[in-house]
Amino acid sequence: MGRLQKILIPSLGLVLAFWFYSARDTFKPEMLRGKRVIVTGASSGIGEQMAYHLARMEAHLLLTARTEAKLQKVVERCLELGAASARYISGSMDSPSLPQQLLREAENTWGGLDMLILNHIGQSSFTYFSGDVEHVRKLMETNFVSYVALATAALPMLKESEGSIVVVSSIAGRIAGPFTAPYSATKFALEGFFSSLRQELIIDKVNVSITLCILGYINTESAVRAVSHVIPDTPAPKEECALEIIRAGALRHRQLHYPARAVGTMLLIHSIAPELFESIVRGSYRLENVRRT
Ligand SMILES: NC(=O)C1=CN([C@@H]2O[C@H](COP(=O)(O)OP(=O)(O)OC[C@H]3O[C@@H](n4cnc5c(N)ncnc54)[C@H](OP(=O)(O)O)[C@@H]3O)[C@@H](O)[C@H]2O)C=CC1
Ligand SMILES: CC(C)CCC[C@@H](C)[C@H]1CC[C@H]2[C@@H]3C(=O)C=C4C[C@@H](O)CC[C@]4(C)[C@H]3CC[C@]12C
Repeated sequence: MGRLQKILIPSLGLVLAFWFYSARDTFKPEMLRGKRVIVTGASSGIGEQMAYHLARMEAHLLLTARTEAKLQKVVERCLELGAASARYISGSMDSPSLPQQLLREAENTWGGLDMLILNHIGQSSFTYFSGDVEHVRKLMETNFVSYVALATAALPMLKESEGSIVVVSSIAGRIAGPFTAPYSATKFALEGFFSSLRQELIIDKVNVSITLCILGYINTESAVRAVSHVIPDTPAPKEECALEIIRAGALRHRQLHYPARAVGTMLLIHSIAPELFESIVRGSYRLENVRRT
């Protein structure tokens, strides 16, 4: 009996704990069935692909971006793919009224919200900082302040549903490389804000998860157009990236690294030898191809 207590019972505990945590980590597409989801920046790139995955999972969708013609097509495709419902509101996230308008639409049509996916970014070029302070101010508004405004407006409904906020960020929001100064600043800001907010929700025992997605280079049209003449790497697929973001959000993970190995390796090397890492990055760029504006 003594031996049983000393060895068997703790082993059983370990097996149970392993089972519990691995079960918690199992993603099933049905987790999204009938869920009410807002996706921003859904007219192209990763946001568009997230909309298609969510449609196949039979979620209710409210999509947003500036270009109405593109959103119309994405909504049509979502309905073909099996979305429980799909609608859009077009507008620019540098307008302070859009976040409220979107959340009002969710409240009026669904009476609640389960997941808010913050993904849009304003236009920024991959080049030397030109000194354009107004561009930095505007990009902060589009890439950062609007995320705060959307999360703020969504929180009452997310508290009610014990839902999730998913924030799409970048390795450039963890480690700054050259030619992305304004963009990097907006992504660093996101991590500061949402990591602090996550802890306040825990203190207040509010069961709303916040997932921060740290992405590497992804093969969206705009990213490839912006950097392929400077960065020789092969970008990761946007379709898989979109699915991983949804999966991490549904499993209420604190963080996603995608592609996992590349992002994990970069973060590790940078934490051990930052200057060496930065010089390797600079050395890998085709600097002669950087367009000066
Ligand atoms: N692709 C990559 O290599 C990487 C991407 N990421 C992150 O992934 C996310 C998606 O990127 P990606 O898919 O490449 O980007 P895209 O450029 O393909 O898509 C951006 C989306 O945002 C919308 N958008 C642009 N400006 C505004 C605005 N002012 N107001 C509202 N919506 C706007 C665009 O639509 P419209 O023009 O119609 O408004 C579009 O739907 C971003 O958060 C980005 O930082 C992170 C790391 C790497
Ligand atoms: C730690 C890093 C310095 C390592 C380099 C990794 C490089 C190759 C990766 C990591 C993050 C990537 C950028 C990104 O996040 C989003 C955008 C916005 C888009 O509109 C235009 C492209 C751009 C600038 C990406 C360019 C390529 C970047 C710098």
